Amino acid sequence: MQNRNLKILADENMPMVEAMFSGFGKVTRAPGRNLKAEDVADADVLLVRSITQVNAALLDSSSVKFVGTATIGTDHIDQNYLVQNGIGFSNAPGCNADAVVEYVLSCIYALADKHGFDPKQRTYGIIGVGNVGGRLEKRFKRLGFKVLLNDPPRAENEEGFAPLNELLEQADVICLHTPLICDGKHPTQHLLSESELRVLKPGCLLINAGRGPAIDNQALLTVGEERPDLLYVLDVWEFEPAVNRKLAERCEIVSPHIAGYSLDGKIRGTYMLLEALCRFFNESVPQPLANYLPESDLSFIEQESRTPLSIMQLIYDPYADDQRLRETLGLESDEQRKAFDLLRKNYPVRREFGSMTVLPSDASGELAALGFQIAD
Ligand SMILES: NC(=O)c1ccc[n+]([C@@H]2O[C@H](COP(=O)([O-])OP(=O)(O)OC[C@H]3O[C@@H](n4cnc5c(N)ncnc54)[C@H](O)[C@@H]3O)[C@@H](O)[C@H]2O)c1
Ligand SMILES: O=C(O)[C@H](O)[C@H](O)COP(=O)(O)O
Repeated sequence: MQNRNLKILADENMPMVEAMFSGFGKVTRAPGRNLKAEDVADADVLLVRSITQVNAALLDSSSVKFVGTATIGTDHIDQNYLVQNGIGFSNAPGCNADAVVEYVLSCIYALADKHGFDPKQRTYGIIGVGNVGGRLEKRFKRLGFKVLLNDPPRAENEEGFAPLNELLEQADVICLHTPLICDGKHPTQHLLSESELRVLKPGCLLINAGRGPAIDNQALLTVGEERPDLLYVLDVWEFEPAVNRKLAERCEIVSPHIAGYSLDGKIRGTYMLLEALCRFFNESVPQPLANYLPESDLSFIEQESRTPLSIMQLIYDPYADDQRLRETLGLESDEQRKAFDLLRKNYPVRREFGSMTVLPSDASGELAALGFQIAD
């Protein structure tokens, strides 16, 4: 890699930027939530997360030539502005998709245990079947679950998709994985509002780990107060970092937008930006991704008499995130918003199921379908 003496400004919560990018120049860190034009004025490369709005107001007076976001979502980036101003851009498609899938599976298994239902006997609905939704579909199918899919943009050219209302009326578990799109032919802002929520099946479990505004949060609370049978899991919130306290209290599991926060997913996100910057300068990537991923502390699990749920909980227990967020709900609003960001900043190390090997047992088939490796 050629040292180009670039000034690289990166979000403070992006792992391994120094290890991956310092060959290109000097890396400086900054908190992303309130990044200002003066902070980026002399940067050549800007590396952000989803909490930084990248637009004319931020970049007009800067020398930035390349913007990378270590995220799947791009709703915080004015991509037209970047194209019009010849600024290179990349996001990190799919980087943390497996982490989101594992968040969803962990919540479903935990709630099946709490409410005494068998996950295999439910019908699953996935809204938005891209990188995340598509991988979730594969794992559900490997587990033998019945799955309905809704994705109008894909349905324009492909078979196998259901209309939204059909999915809402038939699914016992609904998982939202759409991007935030506010205009055009298939907007997702308030995709689910009162009329859609009212048709949900009795006892339906609704999980949003996509973007908060895809569900009208006031409508979710209104319908939730009328229908105690509905179970809600929210990782994302309409007005993040603010959390609607009443809505959170109505939810089964809440978290501060961390569904994708596996260490693997975050490092993969940074690495995908390195690959993109190398492409931008026509250079080859100096090291493979595997060189940056640390060994897992818990790489080998003794099966003994553990259930699939208890094995999943060794790696990820959604109730730990739930408890941490609930502890902040009584704070005054400014403090609550800061606490939301702090929970994300200080997020504990979480690995993906695929980094774990489990000894063979009667549950091997289910564990393999969930994403674990099974020892020979
Ligand atoms: N909670 C988290 O931590 C977390 C982590 C990663 C991604 N996300 C969010 O999840 C979103 C999806 O991620 P992805 O990697 O699957 O993105 P993707 O772009 O691969 O897939 C999105 C899918 O949604 C479909 N879609 C678009 N409009 C739709 C509509 N109106 N109704 C139904 N489907 C629609 C698209 O056709 C596409 O297939 C991201 O944009 C991001 O906002 C959240
Ligand atoms: O779009 C994404 O990839 C996710 O929402 C991502 O996990 C958001 O995390 P952030 O960039 O806000 O740290």
